[in-house]
Amino acid sequence: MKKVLTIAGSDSSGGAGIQADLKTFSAHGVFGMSVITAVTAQNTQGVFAVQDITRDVIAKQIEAIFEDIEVDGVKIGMVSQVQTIEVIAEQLRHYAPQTIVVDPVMVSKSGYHLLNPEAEVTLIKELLPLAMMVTPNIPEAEVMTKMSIRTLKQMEEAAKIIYQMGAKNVLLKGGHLEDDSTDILYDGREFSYFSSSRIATKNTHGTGCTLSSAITANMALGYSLNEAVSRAKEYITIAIQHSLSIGKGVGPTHHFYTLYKKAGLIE
Ligand SMILES: Nc1ncnc2c1ncn2[C@@H]1O[C@H](COP(=O)(O)OP(=O)(O)OP(=O)(O)O)[C@@H](O)[C@H]1O
Ligand SMILES: Cc1ncc(COP(=O)(O)O)c(N)n1
Repeated sequence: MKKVLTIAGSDSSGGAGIQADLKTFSAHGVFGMSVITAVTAQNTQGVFAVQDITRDVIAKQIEAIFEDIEVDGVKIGMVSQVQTIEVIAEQLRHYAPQTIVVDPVMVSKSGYHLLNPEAEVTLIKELLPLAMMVTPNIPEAEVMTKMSIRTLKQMEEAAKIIYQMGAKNVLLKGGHLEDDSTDILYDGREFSYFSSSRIATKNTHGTGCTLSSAITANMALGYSLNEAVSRAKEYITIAIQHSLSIGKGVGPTHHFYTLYKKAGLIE
């Protein structure tokens, strides 16, 4: 069985972060492991408190995994603080796993700064050069490139700028645009496009976490980069189509719809 690691924050409501990542890994038939960078108190309505995990405990979690287990893929999500990023980068340079997908999580859907704005530069400088792929959404790409992104053309321009920052591939997600949800992949030479119709739902908590975890799982399973993104896009689209009205705010997506359906657990 392939073994895949998420380095991210915990979401108490289970829709995003570590919890979304582990559900996604399970749905892909890979063994999920986690390094927790921060514990958030959050639900579908907001983030109410964050406790960052110390540098030392983050280093020890990474060490405990890599000293014992072969890791087939790593996904990085919420990294919170400068010192968190530095210790992750240090450890990953040491253990040098082949597949690292960086989701540069900055602000939650509810508007909370999950990344200290002072750490934005550190994230770019330390993590992007380690990344096989970086998966910004439009607001994150705007912060990284300091440009305004409203069209596909501007997405392409931004992807080229982010590529220059050191990631081997850039997947710029179009979930925040108004029309179809088109994500664009740039590998330094050409663009590939992954489109789905916009699904009319408010329940999109953790969509970015889920997509980057699905890409990591598919890469660990041996799919080519394009195939990994294409399969992940299909997975997130089904998860959003069958998203769950849990809580009073932005609900989570459904990670196991296809599996439950096949098993006859749902109609
Ligand atoms: N309403 C929607 N209908 C269809 N696809 C969507 C919708 N919203 C998001 N997506 C898709 O979900 C994936 C995640 O994109 P999105 O831009 O929402 O990421 P994100 O903002 O980083 O997510 P989050 O911060 O919630 O984890 C992309 O493939 C995007 O195209
Ligand atoms: C721990 C953690 N990681 C990531 C997100 C981003 O997800 P969203 O943008 O849907 O709030 C989150 N809310 N919490």
